[in-house]
Amino acid sequence: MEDGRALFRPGARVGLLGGSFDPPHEGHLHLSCEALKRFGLDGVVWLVSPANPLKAHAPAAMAVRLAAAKDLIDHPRIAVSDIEVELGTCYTAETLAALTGMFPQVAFTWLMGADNLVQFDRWEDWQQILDLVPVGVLARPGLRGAALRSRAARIYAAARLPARDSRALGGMRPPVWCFVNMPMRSVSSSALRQVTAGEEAPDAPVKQGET
Ligand SMILES: Nc1ncnc2c1ncn2[C@@H]1O[C@H](COP(=O)(O)OP(=O)(O)OP(=O)(O)O)[C@@H](O)[C@H]1O
Ligand SMILES: O=C(O)c1ccc[n+]([C@@H]2O[C@H](COP(=O)([O-])O)[C@@H](O)[C@H]2O)c1
Repeated sequence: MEDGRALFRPGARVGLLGGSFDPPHEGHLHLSCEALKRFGLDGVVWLVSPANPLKAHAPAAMAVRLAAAKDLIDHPRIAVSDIEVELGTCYTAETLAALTGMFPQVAFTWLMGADNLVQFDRWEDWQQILDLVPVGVLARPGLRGAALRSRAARIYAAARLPARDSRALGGMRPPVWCFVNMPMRSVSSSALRQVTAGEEAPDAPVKQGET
């Protein structure tokens, strides 16, 4: 695995997968491998976010999430970065404005699962994101219909690239977005957190008479 910034080479097509990664899991890897193939990308960088502005709970410490992501990734074209900490940004529009300014020769694509397209119109300056970089959306179990009916999808219907042309996405001028189906993976960070919390919960006290 490379350091995220090493993939920001002039002329490279780089997908950015923002997320809490609390914890990172096989679904993130699967999405990244599919995005490399389906959107014609040279690399994918996971942007581990300090905090999702729409999530109430605070995530685990950045160092813990970064280390877990590095442990999980075993792919030469997928890397992880904490650059949002350095930039002092938590809104994606701000992060992308900064990155496109700092690395004008890199062709960035914003990547996300279909769950994020459903609520994309609640993100800060979301239209700016679509105007700055191509957006690649990968179907997450059960969310295809809701994503394609979402407000953002309807408003930007004319900018939708058909899935059959998806490999061109990483080199296109925004606004353009593409929705592709991928084989299902139902894993999620919240489900994994529940399992861990269950394992860590103290055993229920044994009542007298029980064995
Ligand atoms: N199993 C999965 N299949 C496809 N995309 C996924 C999957 N899990 C996460 N993603 C996508 O990866 C990105 C980062 O996700 P995130 O770090 O929030 O993980 P999560 O599993 O969605 O977390 P949580 O369950 O806490 O919401 C998001 O764009 C999300 O849509
Ligand atoms: O910019 C926003 O308003 C915004 C609102 C919700 C989520 N995001 C970003 O979307 C990415 C996915 O977030 P999450 O927590 O669902 O993994 C992550 O990079 C967040 O910073 C961004």
